[in-house]
Amino acid sequence: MSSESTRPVVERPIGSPNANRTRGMNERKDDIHKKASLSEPAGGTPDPSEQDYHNAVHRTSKGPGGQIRRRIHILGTGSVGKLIAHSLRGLPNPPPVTLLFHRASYYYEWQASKKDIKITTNGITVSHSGFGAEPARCGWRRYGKSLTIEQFFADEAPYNLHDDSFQEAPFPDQNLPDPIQNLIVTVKAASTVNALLAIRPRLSKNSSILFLQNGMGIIEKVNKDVFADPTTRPNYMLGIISHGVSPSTEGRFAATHAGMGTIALGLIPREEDGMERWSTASRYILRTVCRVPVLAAVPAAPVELMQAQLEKLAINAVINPITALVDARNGAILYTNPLTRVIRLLLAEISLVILAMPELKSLPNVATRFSTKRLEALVTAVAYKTGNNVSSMLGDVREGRRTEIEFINGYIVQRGEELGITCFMNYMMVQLIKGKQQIVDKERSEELPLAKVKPSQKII
Ligand SMILES: CC(C)(CO)[C@@H](O)C(=O)[O-]
Repeated sequence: MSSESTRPVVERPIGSPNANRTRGMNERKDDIHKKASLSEPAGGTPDPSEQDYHNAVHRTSKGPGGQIRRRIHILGTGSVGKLIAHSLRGLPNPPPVTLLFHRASYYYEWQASKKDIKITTNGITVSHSGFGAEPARCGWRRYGKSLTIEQFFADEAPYNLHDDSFQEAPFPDQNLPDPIQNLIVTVKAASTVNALLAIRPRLSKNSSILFLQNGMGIIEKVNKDVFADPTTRPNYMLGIISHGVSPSTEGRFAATHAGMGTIALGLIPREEDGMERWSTASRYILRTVCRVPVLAAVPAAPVELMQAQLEKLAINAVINPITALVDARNGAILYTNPLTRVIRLLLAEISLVILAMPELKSLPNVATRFSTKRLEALVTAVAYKTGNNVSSMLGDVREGRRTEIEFINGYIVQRGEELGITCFMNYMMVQLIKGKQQIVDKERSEELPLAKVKPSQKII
């Protein structure tokens, strides 16, 4: 650890105007907010090659993969999935959009609903319809254990209210043969492998998958567990999203777009040759998402994407576990001396790991961009902007769902291990969140079980 990371001297809590004076920056709060914009590298002017990059991805010629299919499939109907689906259908001449449900209960709820998605922005709710919907079941499970369909229905054990299988009934047709060319994945990091396994037969080298998720290390897991052969795997794209979207009280298929943000969007070069190849599907996804005004999506080169992803990781590694542990909204981490100490120690460790990453070594300006001070300014800006939001991790913990901690602070710990840096602070966060998750699980499993209900029976 550097001397900076072990220095526990904290004069002012982050977010307090005086904290800025302490650092000699002499800036107002909203100046920090503006300067710490996620889309701008610290202290740098845009690289002129960015323009060439932009021109390259907007070429009109067709890449490998042949004919363009306009339909976009969206895997995951959480808040981000709903925002993307809704905004795509709001376009003039919208592309056909299919929602892929990996939970039967949600699929049946959708079928029984008005089949529209509502997004509320500044108190105004807009509804869009015309979506396709398909089930994408991730296997049969009870108490987390994989079962065959026969085992699933042979078991006479009572259902637990909070066990996923209780809510699930068989899907009508699990063998939809239609290939998927354009896929946007918005499921949580921990569910990605299972969700993709459910539709793997429909994906090929001609498909493109845009990953729009929190956390890092997900694609490595997908490569290992879903598309092991690098020569036949689909093309991957990555989107770093800074929009604030949260669940809405208006129902399962509604969300609130509370914080306007951006999406940095680009390709992940193919592993077999490290080439950045724009397939027909990738080009189509990029152009379609970039034509949605509300998403404010901009193309980014892989090297810029990686840095934007690391910035987002640092923000999530602070706001998500702390808000989940203290059970408070994002704004609560500001103006609180003891939490400021935790934040600074966490960020010092994160900065140390990021700056040691070999993939960043040859890039200019990284020492400033990933300094503890700059990361702190980013965290402060996002905590201000999303002050009233319940972070996704707090939402997961409250609901007894698996969190993304392994892909956020866990990723820092793992990269630190590879680089010879022991990340005590991040390791502790991982363990505390897992501990909290287990306590919630235990409390829920101690609730009274319900009598078994046959899937065909209606639950009133
Ligand atoms: C940045 C963030 C913490 C804001 O709520 C969000 O990414 C989340 O909730 O995970």
